[in-house]
Amino acid sequence: MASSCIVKILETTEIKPSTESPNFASESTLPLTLFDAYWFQIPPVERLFFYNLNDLTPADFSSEILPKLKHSLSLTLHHYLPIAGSLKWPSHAPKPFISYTPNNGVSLTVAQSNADFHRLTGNGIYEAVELHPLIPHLKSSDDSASILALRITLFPGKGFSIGITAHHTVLDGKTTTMFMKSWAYLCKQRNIQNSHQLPPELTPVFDRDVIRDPTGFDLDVLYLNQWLTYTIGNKSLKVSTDKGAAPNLVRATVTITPEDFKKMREKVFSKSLDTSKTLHLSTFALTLGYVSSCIVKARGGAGDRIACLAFTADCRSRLDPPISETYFGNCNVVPSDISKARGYMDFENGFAFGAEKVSNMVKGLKEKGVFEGAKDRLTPFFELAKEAAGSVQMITVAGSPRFDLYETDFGWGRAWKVVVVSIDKNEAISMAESRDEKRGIEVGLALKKPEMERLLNVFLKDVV
Ligand SMILES: CC(C)(COP(=O)(O)OP(=O)(O)OC[C@H]1O[C@@H](n2cnc3c(N)ncnc32)[C@H](O)[C@@H]1OP(=O)(O)O)[C@@H](O)C(=O)NCCC(=O)NCCSC(=O)CC(=O)O
Repeated sequence: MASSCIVKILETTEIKPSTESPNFASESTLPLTLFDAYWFQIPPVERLFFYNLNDLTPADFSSEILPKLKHSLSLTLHHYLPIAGSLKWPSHAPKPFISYTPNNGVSLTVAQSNADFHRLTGNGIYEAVELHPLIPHLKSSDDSASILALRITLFPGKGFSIGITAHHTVLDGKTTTMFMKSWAYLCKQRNIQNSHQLPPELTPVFDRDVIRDPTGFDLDVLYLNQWLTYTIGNKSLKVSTDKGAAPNLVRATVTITPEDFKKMREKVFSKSLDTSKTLHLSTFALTLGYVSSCIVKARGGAGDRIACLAFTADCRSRLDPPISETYFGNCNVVPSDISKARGYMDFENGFAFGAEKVSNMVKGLKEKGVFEGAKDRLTPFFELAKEAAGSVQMITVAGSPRFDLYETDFGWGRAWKVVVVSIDKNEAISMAESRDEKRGIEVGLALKKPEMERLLNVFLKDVV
């Protein structure tokens, strides 16, 4: 494994929203909703988009690519003004809020790397920390945290990457990826000087009044208080630089094809623990059920540890009434299930066990609504955090196979590889549409090396 790679910072700058609009506000704030407050103190999401441009020279990069990316970023920020601002929690304020002014900008670093572009963008194993120099960091202090940071890295003769770090208390995956697509859209316009408008599907909606709390529990305050109880009163907005488990992990990508899904469905039906139920066997449910059983099996052990399975569900279309698909901010809930690991480890039934768990959780959202049990949604995570090391295996999902990330084309072709770097902090997995397989799903993994090798050795062999 090459760990002698050098990343040289070429430029550190701040990109401000373009001021070419009569509607440019002087200074504004946005409150956090209950959905935002849920994510308070959750580490930022780090994602990398790689673009493959053979023969890309430093001269072409700095004279053509970089100016276009910077200019279109400024135009994009004009549509997403809060992103250039920060999350604030002054001592006199009861709750944190988003603040932005015309003078705010997003931090952008430009770098050059001699790392092996093709290895880092391949599906095979490499060390998780190798991606870290390509990711920017949010600026933060006790009472303020930036919302987004960007790093563009040139790989001479290979291409470039765009690293994006997003504050989860402000942006969910839907909003972050919509921002990236908006930036790509404006960058790709041929006559960039004249193309400032975004199509409706990329135009963010900032109206906070659409988010209502039907529970009577004031969930925004409740979640913040639960966080403060958990962190023993830590109101600080300082973003942790803890790399979590990453230094001991390797990464790899696995892909599940439509043909695999067909066989997986048949297998779950034949093994289903309760065939009388109508299972929700979407490609998402099959993927998460299957990969969960693989990860738990790969860790091995006796099976009496706790396995906590959790994923994020987008609530924009699930609220009553539904809200705009382009609503800006968090709008999601996290269903979770706590079981003994042995359920997933059973050689014959582990996969069906996992798929049924996911199926039940997705169906639960439909049958019971997204606010069922809302006041206790954070509690299991805080309780599990108190358990002894090694006695809990968490399986959570970043990203979604609905984000169409590979179509994020800035004008130099679709993305060559997209990875969620931050899955390496807590052994989460990531999901995206497959780059190569139409209607396939690719899963990003970050595991200890022996576990990764065990998993890759058997992956899909038991269903195909
Ligand atoms: C809860 C879910 C995961 C469950 O997904 P499922 O696919 O099992 O179930 P479903 O009812 O949504 O969909 C059933 C079938 O209809 C298809 N389908 C439904 N709606 C669709 C849409 N809008 N676009 C494309 N396909 C759609 C599904 O692909 C699936 O078919 P088929 O079986 O053929 O596929 C999902 O509904 C959801 O909310 N996804 C978004 C999750 C999300 O936002 N994650 C990001 C978290 S933030 C984060 O992690 C940070 C970050 O990313 O930055």
